[in-house]
Formats: sequence, structure tokens, C-alpha cells
Amino acid sequence: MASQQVGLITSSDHLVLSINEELRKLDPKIKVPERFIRVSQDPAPVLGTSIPAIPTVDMKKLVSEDTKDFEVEKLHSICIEWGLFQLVNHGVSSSLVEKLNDEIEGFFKLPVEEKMNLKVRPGDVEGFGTVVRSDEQRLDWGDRVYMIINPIHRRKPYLFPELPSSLRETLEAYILELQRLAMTLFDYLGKALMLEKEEMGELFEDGMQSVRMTYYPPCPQPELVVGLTPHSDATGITILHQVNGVEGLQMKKDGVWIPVSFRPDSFIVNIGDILEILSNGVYNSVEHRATVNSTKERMSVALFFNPKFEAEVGPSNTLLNPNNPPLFRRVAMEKYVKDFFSRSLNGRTYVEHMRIKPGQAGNTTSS
Ligand SMILES: O=C(O)CCC(=O)C(=O)O
Ligand SMILES: [Fe+2]
Repeated sequence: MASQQVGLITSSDHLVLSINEELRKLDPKIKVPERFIRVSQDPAPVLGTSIPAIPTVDMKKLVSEDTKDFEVEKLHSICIEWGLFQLVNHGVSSSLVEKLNDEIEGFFKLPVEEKMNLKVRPGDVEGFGTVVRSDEQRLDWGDRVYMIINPIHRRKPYLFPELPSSLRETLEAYILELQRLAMTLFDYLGKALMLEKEEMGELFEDGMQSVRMTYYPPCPQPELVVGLTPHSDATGITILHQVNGVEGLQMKKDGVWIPVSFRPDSFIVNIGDILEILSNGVYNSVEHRATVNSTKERMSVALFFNPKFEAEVGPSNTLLNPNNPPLFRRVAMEKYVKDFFSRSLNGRTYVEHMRIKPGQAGNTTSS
């Protein structure tokens, strides 16, 4: 039987792409179009046997007087060694999380024409769809919507306010809960790094926050594609929730891809570029990617927590001394965001771009 091509929806300017709804009902004989094929992109092996358990941080232990010293130590070594952990006993109610799951599933099931009302506009990166920067760009096997959610005046009037009202309300409640959680985590990360007491709060309170919701359809040849290109997050921390329990996240550790398995009632927290820079390289902004499978659709929602737009990002002065000079340049947050948005997701390129090269001054801003 002749192989069928999977339909793609592109906007007239070819900036935006979304995988057609028909992917849901894919005939297993359908061949993956060339533009999705990524096999040779990252040949790092995937650990198949004796997969190490993803480390766990227990929020209850972190905040309890009796256990917090031990848990902060643990948090510190996990952020150095892994840059990623599952957060249990996070205190976000399971009924809110279940409601959010239903809403996100409902959103991705909407007719594509409705979702395209939220499509990324030319020159922008926020909205529904993937920005396609060149004809050669290989595409991810997923549909996604990305938007800034905080500060509120930075919300695009045609995005967050235009989400279906029940999704918007649930997401709003979830964002509030996760803001609280993220600030608590920043507080303990500051303790773990032995920063000045107010340093984390001043940087991240009322910070720039964004959300990405992603839908990964089943793929007839999952080994040929990726759901989300390998990347590190340009954030302080990211809190990821896997909507329908289907796994697919992988992280790179010591040059090897490790499947990230976690308790369904936990969140995955990962260290982003900004915390690697702030900690002067002590913490690791972990490279990760999403894989897909042949039978099950997968969905995730990631909340990204960044410093406030007015802040300057750079290694914390508390950590610097003549024996520990800055490893990264300083940059105004506003510029950092602009630079990041002008690039495609791709490995750890941005954090490496911020690294001071031998002979380079440490106080220059990113170019
Ligand atoms: O879907 C996932 O598991 C990963 C999502 C992610 O890494 C992101 O949105 O930045
Ligand atoms: Fe990510």
C-alpha cells in the first residue's frame, strides 16, 4: 500500500506549524514525513537497563524543622548531580490537578480551527504552534501553546484571556498554587547555595513566568522523531506536570539519555539556565527532551519561573571570590528573554553562550 503523508497545518506565512488533528487516527502504515525525522540528531545512547531512579525531594520534609537541614543538603546535592528531581508532598490539591488534566485534554481535543485562533503571530513566539525558522528546520512531533503569564500586564490580550474560560480559570488557580510552591523552592535553593537571605526573593518574587502546554500524538515510527527537541530551559526552575500519566520525558546525564519515571502524584522540577548562571555553575541546567510512543497520546504542562524583568542575571556575588571567579556574563533579564526568544530550542546552547571565554571580561552583557 502506498504510504500516505501526514497532513500539516501551516499558516500562510509558514511561520507556524501544527500537526493535523488527523494524527490522532493515524493508520500504522503511514510513514513519518521527512521533516520530522531526527534519528541522527543526537546519537547519545538511551539507558535501557538498570535505569537509575530519579531522585525525590519531599516538600513536607523540606519545611519541617526536624528534617529540613537534611532535606536541604539532599536538595543541594541533587541539583549539583542531577539538576532534576521529583517533588512529592507538594501540597497542590489532587482535585485541582485532576481538573487541570481534564481541561488540558479538552483543549487539545478542540477543533484545530479554534486552537489556531491562538496561533503564534509573525515575529512572535507566544501562542499555539511551532515557530518554523527555516525550510530545513526539523520538526517536533507535538502541538504546543506557549505564553507569558506573569507579570499580568505582559499577557497578550489575544492569548491567555482567549483560552476557553474553564481552562483559564483552572490554570489561573494552578498558577497561584505553583507560584507559592516555586517561591518556597527558591527559598530553600537559596539556603542550599548559602546565598544572602533576601537574594532569591528579590530576584524571583513577581518574576517573569510562562507556561507551555504540549500535546504529543502517537507516532507510527516513534524511534524516528522527537516530541520536543533536546534543550535546557531558560529559567530559574521549571515545574512540569505530566497530564495523563503517559511517560516520555528523558534527561541527559553523563552523556546518556535516561528515561524520567516519576510518581504520578509528583511534579518534576528541573534547574534551568538562570540557576546554573546564578550558582556560578554549581547547579546543572539539565538537558532534556520528550519522546513519543506509537499507541498513546501524551500531554504535559510546564510552568517556567524566571527573575523579574527589571533584574540583572549573573553569578551571585555571594558566591564569588578570587578563587571562584564568575564563569558567566551578566545580562539584563529583559535582554536575556529577547535573546532567548530569537533562538530555536536547541541543547544547552544559550547557557553555553553566556559562559565567559578565556580572556573575556565578566561584566559584559550577552551579545
Ligand atoms: O513534555 C515534557 O515532558 C517536557 C516539556 C518541556 O521540557 C518543556 O516544555 O520545556
Ligand atoms: Fe523543557
